This record gives sequence, C-alpha cells and structure tokens, in this order.
Amino acid sequence: MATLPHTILTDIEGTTSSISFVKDVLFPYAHERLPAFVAAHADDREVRRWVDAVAGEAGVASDEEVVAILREWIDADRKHTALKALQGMLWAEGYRSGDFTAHVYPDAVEALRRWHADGHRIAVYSSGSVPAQQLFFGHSDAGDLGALVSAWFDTETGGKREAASYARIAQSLDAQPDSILFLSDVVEELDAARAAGLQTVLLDRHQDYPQPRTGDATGGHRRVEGFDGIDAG
Ligand SMILES: CSCCC(=O)C(=O)COP(=O)(O)O
Ligand SMILES: [Mg+2]
Repeated sequence: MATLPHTILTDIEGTTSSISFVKDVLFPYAHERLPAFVAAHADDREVRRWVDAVAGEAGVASDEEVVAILREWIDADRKHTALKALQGMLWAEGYRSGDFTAHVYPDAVEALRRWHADGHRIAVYSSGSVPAQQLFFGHSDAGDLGALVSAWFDTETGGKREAASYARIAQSLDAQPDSILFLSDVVEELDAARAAGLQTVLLDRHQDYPQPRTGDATGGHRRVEGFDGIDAG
C-alpha cells in the first residue's frame, strides 16, 4: 500500500485475533456461565434490557427460555446485538479474575503500536459489543492496548455486511470514506465497506484459514497474511 490512509478501521476475530480464541475460550466461557449470570443479575437494568429484547423477538416468556435460546445462538455463532451485549458482561468477570487474556497476533500488536505512533487513527468495528471490545484490548496477551484505539463501533451502528454501517462510521469519524482503510477476514464485510467507498484489505491468516483464499475468493480485495503485509506492499 503506497500510503496508508489516516484512519485504520479493524475487525477483531480473524483479523487482529485468532478465531480459535473466540470460539474455544470466550464462547464456552459465556455458554457455561450464562444461566447463573442471568439468574443472579435478572434485576440489573442492562441485563433486563437485553433479556427482554430476546424474549420479545423470540416470543417466549421466561428467563430460562431466553437463556436456552442465547445458548443456541452461541453454538451457532449468531452475531446478535443482545447476545453480544450479554457475552461482554460475562467476559468482564473472566478478564478481571484473570481466567484468560485476549489473543492478539504479535504482528497486529506491532503494527497497531507503529501506526498509532505514526499518527494514524485506529478504530475498531466488531460484532462484539463496544464494552467487550474495550475489555478485549484492555486485557490482551500483550497487555493493555486500549489506548491505541480512539473509536469503537459494534452492531448498534448496523450490520457488518451492510454498506450503510460503514457510511455511518465514516460520518461519525468525520472522515471521507476513502480516507479509511477497513481490515477484515470476511469478504462480505469488505464488500460492504468498499460499496461505501472505504479502502479494504482482506486478512487471510493461515492459522484461521488453512485453505488460502486466492483468485475470485478474495472478492477482488487486496489480500495479506498478517498486519506486517499491510503497509509493506
Ligand atoms: C471483542 S468480543 C469477542 C469477539 C466476538 O464476540 C465476535 O463476535 C467477533 O466478531 P468480529 O466481528 O470481530 O469478527
Ligand atoms: Mg472477523
């Protein structure tokens, strides 16, 4: 990339961080603790808000039914805003008690630090809720990376496969779309970002995608295998 755009907007799972950490550590942690968590916090306003939202959407009445639905959604990797908000609350306990730290690829840590030091603005757009994103970067394997990120977006801004979400993010960042580079492992997300005028790069990490996505499978997006390839080419 000849000149790196001023703003770098990055996805998390499969991009800065391994899919396996999310699927094999975070999701099982939430799945196991969800019933006790909802029972213990049933009167907390934020918990109630999301539990009631799922109950209304699914047409069920009891918290136990909602919990069963949420656990099915975890197994199916549904990127539902209510699930993501509740997962974030659950993971808070795990990070604070030191049960795990968040995986961030060393090449991503190095590039994020370098871009930040060079004056680039770094923003995150993930299906994980904003509080979950902040916990993630605040408790990474490489320490607290939260200060590197100056803006956070989740699906309350809109779905990651919808061009309108990226237009909203550009507006919120007060930036021209083409001054933003979006990094993701998901071609459909990159397609949506490109349709909104953003620059795009596909992360195709061998650990996450053992079959390289080349040719048509890249969707015409520039493909790299790690963050060190982004401002190298
Ligand atoms: C930062 S929260 C953990 C990741 C997560 O729950 C998730 O759904 C990640 O999706 P992404 O949009 O970052 O691929
Ligand atoms: Mg991803």
